[in-house]
Amino acid sequence: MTTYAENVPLSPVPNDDGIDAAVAAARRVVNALLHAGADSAAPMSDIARDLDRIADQLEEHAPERRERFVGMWAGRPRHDPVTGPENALAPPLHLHGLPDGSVTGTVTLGLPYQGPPGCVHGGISALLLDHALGVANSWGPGPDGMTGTLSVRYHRTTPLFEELTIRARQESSEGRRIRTTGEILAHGEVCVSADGIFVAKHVARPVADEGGR
Ligand SMILES: CCCCCCCC/C=C\CCCCCCCC(=O)SCCNC(=O)CCNC(=O)[C@H](O)C(C)(C)COP(=O)(O)OP(=O)(O)OC[C@H]1O[C@@H](n2cnc3c(N)ncnc32)[C@H](O)[C@@H]1OP(=O)(O)O
Repeated sequence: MTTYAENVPLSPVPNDDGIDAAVAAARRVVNALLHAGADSAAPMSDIARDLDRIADQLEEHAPERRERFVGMWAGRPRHDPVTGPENALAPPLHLHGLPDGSVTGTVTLGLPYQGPPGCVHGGISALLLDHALGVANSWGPGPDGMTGTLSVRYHRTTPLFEELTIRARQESSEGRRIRTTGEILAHGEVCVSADGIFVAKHVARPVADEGGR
């Protein structure tokens, strides 16, 4: 039987410098723009010019997209849209593996993830759960794979600006079908639950001579 250490970090740990620091700053900009809003007295035209200048600089130094696909998948991925420290769209969620084979993590979501007033957008909850279930499959003792079907139930609204707990675990696997469940909680109450069927199949990692297709 596999034995697991206590509380193993499963999400890539952000660095204080380099791209991770730039991405953290970009997340701050996205938040600040939304907080400022259309009626803000901030000089939006100047800000747009400054941001475009920054994007020009980044694009100037970016390799071919195909090269990036290869690079992204060369080691442990750090670019996913849920936990990735290199992805400004990632909230980010920090997941840990528990000795029982399940995973858990916390995240606090702000205005960019709003659906109903003051509440998390349902598609964002589904995104967080899809990823957490996928990580639970790779952490637990069974096989892992790609999402085949994800059923999401919204029990109550999920609050913005409050710490959310996300949990997930592999329930069973039979042949290539894997069943995995999880939930998002606020204040100890389940807001959203997910029940997924994953299929044990993987897309090959891109390699240089295939051009990252
Ligand atoms: C995934 C990334 C890996 C990265 C690894 C890095 C490190 C790991 C670290 C961290 C984990 C990361 C976590 C990521 C999480 C994110 C997950 C996603 O977003 S995945 C993208 C969205 N999903 C797709 O794009 C699938 C698209 N669909 C397909 O490719 C196929 O339809 C597929 C593979 C789902 C099934 O196709 P077939 O041809 O291989 O399978 P057939 O032979 O038809 O069926 C096999 C069994 O599966 C069932 N099945 C097939 N499709 C199903 C479905 N859609 N729903 C439910 N069951 C299905 C069938 O009934 C059959 O079951 P019977 O063996 O008869 O019991």
